[in-house]
Amino acid sequence: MSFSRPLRRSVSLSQARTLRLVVLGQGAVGKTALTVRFITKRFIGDYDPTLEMIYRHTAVIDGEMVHFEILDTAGQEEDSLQIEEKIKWGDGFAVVYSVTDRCSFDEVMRLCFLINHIHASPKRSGGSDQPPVVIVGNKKDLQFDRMVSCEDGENLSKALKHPFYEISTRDSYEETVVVFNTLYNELMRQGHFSPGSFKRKAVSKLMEKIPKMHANSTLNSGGRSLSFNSFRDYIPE
Ligand SMILES: Nc1nc2c(ncn2[C@@H]2O[C@H](COP(=O)(O)OP(=O)(O)OP(=O)(O)O)[C@@H](O)[C@H]2O)c(=O)[nH]1
Repeated sequence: MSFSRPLRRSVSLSQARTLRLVVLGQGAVGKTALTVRFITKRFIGDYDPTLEMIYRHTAVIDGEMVHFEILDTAGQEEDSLQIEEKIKWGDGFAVVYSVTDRCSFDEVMRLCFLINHIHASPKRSGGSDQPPVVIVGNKKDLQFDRMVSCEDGENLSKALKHPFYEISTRDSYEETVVVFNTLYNELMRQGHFSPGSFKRKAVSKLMEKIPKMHANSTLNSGGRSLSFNSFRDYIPE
């Protein structure tokens, strides 16, 4: 009698990649909910207004081990220098608005221009001088409170040439995965992980300015673990 062995996909540990993603958008659009949903699969209804936080999460995508470092920004930015630092830190960006909040939609264009302005570089590989950005219209489950149509989102996406997803973080874990996987795929396409790329140099310069303090915590959630730092206390590895 022969037993067939289950097929196992090999996971490449040696080539583990680290992606630095930044979640931007106005207050209360669901940035923390989106990030935590992606990492823990759970929708947690209420959070304190975000203190900026870096969440670490490891996932296997297409057989590749991928380390995510996700900076969940505070909705209320204190000044433009601070937001600039965070944008410089990131490899890819999710710019989130709520379909129930017109102001948050209007803010998307400003943030996208800021990202492109800060990251525009002729040295960027993959034939693109723009970092990956995904526009996310969150809270689509709140149909009766909707102030931004899906068409508005699609038109903005066409104008800015960034992918767009309308999602409900509350109702769908899968929709949150699509957001982060899109950023991963686009960074892969751009060949953005080569050693010594312009990005890493820019980041190390930036990090010199940030005070070196340890502030690590670990949150266990649904059998998974994630660690997080305050952006201010971030220490490059
Ligand atoms: N109905 C619904 N509520 C959501 C959804 N996503 C987030 N929320 C709620 O929206 C509120 C704000 O969510 P947060 O994740 O704290 O928003 P944030 O953008 O991180 O807010 P700041 O920390 O102030 O920047 C919370 O009450 C969430 O439960 C969603 O998809 N549907």
